[in-house]
Amino acid sequence: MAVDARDVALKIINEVDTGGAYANIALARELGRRPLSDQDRRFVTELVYGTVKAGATLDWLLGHYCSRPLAKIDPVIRNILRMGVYQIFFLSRVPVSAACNQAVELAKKHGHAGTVKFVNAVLRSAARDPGKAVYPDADKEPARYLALKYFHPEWLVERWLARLGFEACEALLAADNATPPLSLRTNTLRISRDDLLVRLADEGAAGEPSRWTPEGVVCREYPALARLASLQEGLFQVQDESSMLVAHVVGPQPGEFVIDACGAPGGKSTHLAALMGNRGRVLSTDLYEHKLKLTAENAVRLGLGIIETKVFDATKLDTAYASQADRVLVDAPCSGLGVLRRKPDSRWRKSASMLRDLPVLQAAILASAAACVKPGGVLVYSTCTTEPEENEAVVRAFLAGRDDFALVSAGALLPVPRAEEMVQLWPHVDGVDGFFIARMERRREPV
Ligand SMILES: C[S@@+](CC[C@H](N)C(=O)[O-])C[C@H]1O[C@@H](n2cnc3c(N)ncnc32)[C@H](O)[C@@H]1O
Repeated sequence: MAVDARDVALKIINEVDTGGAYANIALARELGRRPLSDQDRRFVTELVYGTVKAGATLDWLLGHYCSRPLAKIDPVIRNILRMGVYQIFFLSRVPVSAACNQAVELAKKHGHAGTVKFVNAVLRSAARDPGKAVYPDADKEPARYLALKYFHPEWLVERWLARLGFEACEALLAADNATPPLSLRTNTLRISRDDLLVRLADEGAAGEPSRWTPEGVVCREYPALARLASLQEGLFQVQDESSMLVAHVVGPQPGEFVIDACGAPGGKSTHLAALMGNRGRVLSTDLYEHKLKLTAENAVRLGLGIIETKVFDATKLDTAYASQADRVLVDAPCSGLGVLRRKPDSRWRKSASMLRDLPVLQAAILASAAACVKPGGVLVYSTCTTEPEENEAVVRAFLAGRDDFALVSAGALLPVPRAEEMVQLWPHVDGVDGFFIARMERRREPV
């Protein structure tokens, strides 16, 4: 493996570590710029995602071999060490000697004689004696053990451990670390799912029908998305299976006026429009113009003319649309704790304070969105988190304050019905992104 692939990986890891870059975005940009072989692209991806995801565990491992505090080491050198230790401990197909040698080469390029010696000494000592780093006892320190073993922040593991117990918590953490399949939603206005599967196979993507939704396709082997002409032709939208369930629970009908209050980048707005047969009106609002541009682009690519995008603060939606919509969807801004498997760095950006702050915003958006629902209309609240403070608690608090809305079963409206009134999906149980969906209906008559 040429040093160049590791150098690209190092550049991205550095940007994530010191510049606050998102790993997936920086990776896509850097891979787009360079003529790397497919093998090198896969290696860079594995190295970046693995090193970023294993963050705190790598620092803990390094602490056993390096006497200097990591915070005092030059960031580039620190990240060379992290990449090296990731390969030594977690990439068994890379020979440890290669991991050490290439790290030393990187240190020569980015450091000086002293740092070269330092990197060499730390990594060779880790390679010689990997058993020196002993994980905490799972019985005595379960949260610390799971956090280090499965690369998650300890505060989050403590929370899930208390709620789910050891076994389920461990299964959830493992599911967060597994690579999710690519999941696509057929644009049923242009092609049937069966025909899309044939078309994808012709393009080198091995897909199978989703067991969750009638328009879903799951691909485990596929080329780079940019190489799929079927994407450019608007034959599908990339969307997780659990996210596809939301529009089914909204259940929009042709000719209706539907508001998607937090709509960008348009995964659900475009699904709603497709379910309406591209007849009626979907107003997709969001706080950010640049995100709404993506909604508009998706709508054009998929051939959906009924979607209108508008910058709007959803906490004030009722100032313009009171009692006007047949259905309103609130796919609320949330902690995203159900979708950690999608973005390797995201787990390190979360904090317990989000679970105190976000429900306040979620409640304000839900209240304003509710006021836009016509009597007899539908209000759906969804998130991509698993946390009750952002889910059931927001819905219950909303309903407690008013008797003009009633909770109805979201589970009964899923393509494959479930018993729960409010649906909570989990990566380790359901094999899809963690998602929450609740449906309420506004009574026709004041009570
Ligand atoms: C979970 S994402 C929505 C995803 C989208 N429904 C989809 O399926 O593609 C939440 C969105 O809420 C937006 N948002 C955050 N605060 C908002 C507010 N006060 N008003 C409107 N949108 C807001 C964010 O910009 C983000 O795009």
